Amino acid sequence: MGFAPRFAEEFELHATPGSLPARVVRVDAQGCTVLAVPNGGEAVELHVHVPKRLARKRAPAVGDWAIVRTKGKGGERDGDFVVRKLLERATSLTRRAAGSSGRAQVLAANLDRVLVCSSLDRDFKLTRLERWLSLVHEGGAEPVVVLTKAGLVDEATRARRVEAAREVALGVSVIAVDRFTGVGLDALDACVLRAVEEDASSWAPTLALVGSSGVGKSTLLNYLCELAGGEGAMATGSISSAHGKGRHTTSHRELVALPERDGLRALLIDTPGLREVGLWGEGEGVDKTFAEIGALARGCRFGDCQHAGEPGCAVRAAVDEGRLEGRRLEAYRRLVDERETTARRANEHERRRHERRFAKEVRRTIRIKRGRED
Ligand SMILES: Nc1nc2c(ncn2[C@@H]2O[C@H](COP(=O)(O)OP(=O)(O)OP(=O)(O)O)[C@@H](O)[C@H]2O)c(=O)[nH]1
Ligand SMILES: [Zn+2]
Repeated sequence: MGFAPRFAEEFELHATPGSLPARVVRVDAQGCTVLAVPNGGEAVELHVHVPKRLARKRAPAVGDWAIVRTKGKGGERDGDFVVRKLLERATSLTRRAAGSSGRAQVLAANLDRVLVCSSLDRDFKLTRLERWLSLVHEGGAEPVVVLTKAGLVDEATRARRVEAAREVALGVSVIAVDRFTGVGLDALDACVLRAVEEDASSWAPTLALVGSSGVGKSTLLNYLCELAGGEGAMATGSISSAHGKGRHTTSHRELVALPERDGLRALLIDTPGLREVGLWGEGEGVDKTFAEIGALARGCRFGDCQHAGEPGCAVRAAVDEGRLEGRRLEAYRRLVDERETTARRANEHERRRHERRFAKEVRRTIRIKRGRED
């Protein structure tokens, strides 16, 4: 289930008799579905309740590790469990909540690798790729670019687009695949196996599929599940609905265990296609994605150069001399702007929340005082 030592250690610190570590595989309005081993045997899915107090502080996301325990005495059946605590996330995939400005939405947690899917046909867009790479780097996971539907474009277009993607995905593997012609499927397979070998020795690595709606995430998930010739994943509902029967549109984020191969297993999270992925966080995500611009910027005259026309700007000079694409600089500046605007709004949101809570506290104190004086 991907129970890496860091989670085991934290679990030990907080475990009480009867509590279990559990991995969140699906989140719904009533709580969430987790994978746990309640009787020391096989892993089973349990639907668990998430107390409001806990959800308000930090809502669980697919991939989270939780400590669950039975509600009352005895029962170890489905529905008897409640989440007591969510463990610290190792990595996450977090975007700005859609339609809102100051809040974050965690799409998935505790990922080792994120397969950023983008189709090679109409959907192909470098700026979207750069945005996703920034998001993945920001959350601390390792991105891999998967260019899908390679069979839908002619050879020359494919070569050109793959090359363009390689140029923007610095230090990141780029693979082109097609589920139906079979192009690149062995490379995809190797990427999953490599994750299993590199990231995990005694626990399974977690991979996630992200990308716009219709790029072929579910198709790839199905392919990886069928690879081992097995029934498919352990998690029941998700995979059976993804199999066969017409078009499956992922409605909620789900984690499934891929069939075991040579005693090794990887976990895969399929996320729904997103129309809008706003940046979140003030970390290294954007800078890591545009590392070459950061390197050039060390040559700028001003330490805080915005590369917007200041004198002595080494980045602009690189654009003028054709060593850096103007499009690339523009994309970088746009994402930096967005990151700053979001951070400002998030602070504002936080400040208002504090004010509201403070005002409430003051009103309560006044009420208590009045009560005493009466
Ligand atoms: N030619 C071709 N078509 C593909 C490939 N992968 C997916 N498709 C088709 O693209 C459509 C969308 O595929 P899905 O796997 O459902 O896409 P998705 O990314 O999971 O979509 P959401 O669930 O909406 O996020 C389906 O009609 C697939 O048959 C591919 O490699 N080649
Ligand atoms: Zn500059």
